[in-house]
Amino acid sequence: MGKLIAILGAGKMGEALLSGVLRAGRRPAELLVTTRREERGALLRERYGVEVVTNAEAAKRADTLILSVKPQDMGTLLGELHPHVPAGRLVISMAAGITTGFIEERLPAGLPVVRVMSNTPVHVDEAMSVVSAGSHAAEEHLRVAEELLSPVGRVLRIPESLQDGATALSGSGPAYFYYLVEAMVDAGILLGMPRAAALEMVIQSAVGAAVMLRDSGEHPVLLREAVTSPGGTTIAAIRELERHGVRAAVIEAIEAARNRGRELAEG
Ligand SMILES: NC(=O)C1=CN([C@@H]2O[C@H](COP(=O)(O)OP(=O)(O)OC[C@H]3O[C@@H](n4cnc5c(N)ncnc54)[C@H](O)[C@@H]3O)[C@@H](O)[C@H]2O)C=CC1
Ligand SMILES: O=C(O)[C@@H]1CCC=N1
Repeated sequence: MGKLIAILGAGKMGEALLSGVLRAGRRPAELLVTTRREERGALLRERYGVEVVTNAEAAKRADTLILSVKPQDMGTLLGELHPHVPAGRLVISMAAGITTGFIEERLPAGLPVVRVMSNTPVHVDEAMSVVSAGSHAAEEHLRVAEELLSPVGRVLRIPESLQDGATALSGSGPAYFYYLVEAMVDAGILLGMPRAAALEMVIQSAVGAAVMLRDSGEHPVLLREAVTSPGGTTIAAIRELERHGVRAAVIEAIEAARNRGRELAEG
């Protein structure tokens, strides 16, 4: 029997990771989940065949505890876990803003903690995840986190000082692309396109651009220049984007997300 992994607070991200870990070949018997609502637990049991337990039982039994509650619920969860976690357990936190120090202070001394920021493309095995070690986490603990996350996408190690920035960039990143897609579809509507046709054109352009970005090895500036013909249509659009300060808005938006992440541990 492999090591037992518990996902505590299996909501959107917890379930996405659970299904990814099962797709990657782990058996339901190697997993425990906890939920706040009974109906949610019943649904996960039925959907994935995993055992649903209390936080206290998960803390006692699992080798690795994956904390996937909202940052605002983290203090309460850690309070519930504290009396039950034996020494030597690995704690992996998926929460935005919550530092490894915050977790270390609220659990028995010396537990290894790894902080992770992933994103919703976990659902399609295209996540971007970053991992950082807390003060008691060693190479072996980072490896456990990487082994869990690499089947569902890419994983990068970063210093914890960059975690709030990574949360702003790649944790929230998919939302910015969806936002741009919405805006482009609105433009299509303005130009008289049927909504479904506009959506198809925009989505396929996004997928094509994403695959070229990932697979061509070309810098984004060169890829954009290749689209931008002298005296042509693209430069007319780029001029408007620059006139409206879109680049500065993106930079400031992501800085605001980073700053909000820093506030989350304060409750
Ligand atoms: N949604 C996203 O795109 C991303 C979210 N995250 C992080 O992942 C974490 C979870 O976010 P979501 O899955 O979106 O939230 P969610 O609200 O869908 O899931 C959290 C779950 O935890 C449960 N819960 C709360 N307190 C509990 C307790 N004491 N015991 C057991 N269950 C409890 C809630 O009922 C809920 O089902 C957050 O910390 C967030 O910062 C990270 C990356 C991306
Ligand atoms: O919006 C949030 O707080 C979470 C963290 C990263 C993505 N979603």
